[in-house]
Amino acid sequence: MNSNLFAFFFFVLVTLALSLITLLKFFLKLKPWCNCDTCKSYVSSSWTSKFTNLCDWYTHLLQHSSTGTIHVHVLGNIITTNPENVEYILKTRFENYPKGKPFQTILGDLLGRGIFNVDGHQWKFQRKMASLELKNSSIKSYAFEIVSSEVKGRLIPLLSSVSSNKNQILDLQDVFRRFSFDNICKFSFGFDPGCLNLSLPISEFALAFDLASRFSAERAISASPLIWKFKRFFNIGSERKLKEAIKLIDLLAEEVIKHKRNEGSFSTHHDLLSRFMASIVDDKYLRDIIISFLLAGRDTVASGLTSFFWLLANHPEVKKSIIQESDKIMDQSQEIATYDQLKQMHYLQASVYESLRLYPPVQFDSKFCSQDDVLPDGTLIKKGTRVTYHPYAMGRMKSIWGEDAGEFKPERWLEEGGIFKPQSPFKYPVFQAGLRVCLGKEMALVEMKCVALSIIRQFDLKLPENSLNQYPKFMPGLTAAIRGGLPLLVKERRLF
Ligand code: HEM
Repeated sequence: MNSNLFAFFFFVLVTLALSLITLLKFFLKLKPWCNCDTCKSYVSSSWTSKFTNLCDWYTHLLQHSSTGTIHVHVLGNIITTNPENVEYILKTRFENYPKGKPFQTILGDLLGRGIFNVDGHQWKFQRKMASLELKNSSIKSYAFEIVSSEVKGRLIPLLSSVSSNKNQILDLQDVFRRFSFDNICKFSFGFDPGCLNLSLPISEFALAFDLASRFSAERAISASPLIWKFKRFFNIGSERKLKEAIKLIDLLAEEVIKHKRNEGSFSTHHDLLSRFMASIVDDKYLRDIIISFLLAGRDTVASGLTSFFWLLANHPEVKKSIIQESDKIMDQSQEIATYDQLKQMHYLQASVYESLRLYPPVQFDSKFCSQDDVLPDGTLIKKGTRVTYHPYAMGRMKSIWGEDAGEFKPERWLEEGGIFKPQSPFKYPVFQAGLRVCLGKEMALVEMKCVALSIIRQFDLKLPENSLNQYPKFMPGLTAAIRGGLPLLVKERRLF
């Protein structure tokens, strides 16, 4: 046998042996033979006969667990709603619960070495740089300027044009996704994709970004990582589409970075990319950092706004109180509140927090345990186990929020005199908590309040008859999105 052929067979044998060992390790860890009720129900999907969403079924199981923690053996996943456990994972033993390799591999092609997808030194470096930038008051006012000009120049005119047509229905989820994409691109790149123009097809870049996030999320829910790795190796199906979408994103990022380099004088530009360019010379690294921000800030805000308007459509009394509060602070003719005025609106803030409590954009978030450990509630965690905290279920726990946990009541966030009173972030990890708490929290809240208030003051949005009393059904993905969108009837308030 010639030596090349021998080398080839040797390579194939070693690859096969390694794949078999990986497969065996994978099955041993996941316990696919588990016969407990939860695992049987998961594998047979029988939970779908009683629950609309997987997160609702998990919530039910967690509510009935004495510790507020469950173990889904077939997934090798320990899920908790216990605030003490959450504090332990995200703060006390932070080093023992990194993002871990499995998710880094899943999101690696899209996010590379961006902040969202790294641990250790790379994370510390980006975290320090990004938090210095985001705390800067000039970037805060830059972010607010972008939001208010997009609201004034695009969002309000769009809703006005729709409301002038009788019985016109608008998918608000789609509008918010376009809106937040324009915003985060302007903020991160200083580039305006102009998505909030419904007469134009959504930009190629936004489409590529949508596809890349969707196919990356699909990797996370595939029965075994070997499936998507196989498809990636042979460049077929969803993996081929993912590769094409990422290629387009890379091309655009390259163009923007090149353009900025040619322009020079980064210090005079406010966008995040220009700020990072002043201290980073590696273009691939810059691309990764900025793409992480795009992912972090786009769908989350759109998701939060969509659920908020779904709740308001079902709770007109909350909408009325928001308008009453704003009338005391703003002029009658004022279209958009100022940054300082928004800060004075405690009821508005409470309503947004309450909406995020029941419908957190990031419904669950997982870490991987590095060394064997025991959680404060006594749960044993073996090295390599996936540990998930579940903000969606936490928002519905009577043990955390009391008997009325399932109700939409902004008042629970207000103390005497109507002043907003925050809760422990470990009870409410909607923005995560501890050392990796969301860096865009303040920005996101200001954006949500500004958009919501501008719409509420000028328009009345109603659910069409056929969607009344329908509970949202979520699509699988990294961020919560309602299947079928949020179709609402739009009318200008003065026309009512
Ligand atoms: C309602 C809106 C938002 C919600 C609910 C939210 C929630 C979260 C959550 C749960 C995480 C932790 C994710 C993980 O580690 O797996 C996170 C991280 C992060 N968020 Fe947000 N986010 C929002 C908006 C934003 C915005 C607008 C930006 C940017 C301008 C942003 C920037 C970031 C960054 C950079 C991280 C990574 C922090 C780190 O790993 O140290 N977020 N966010």
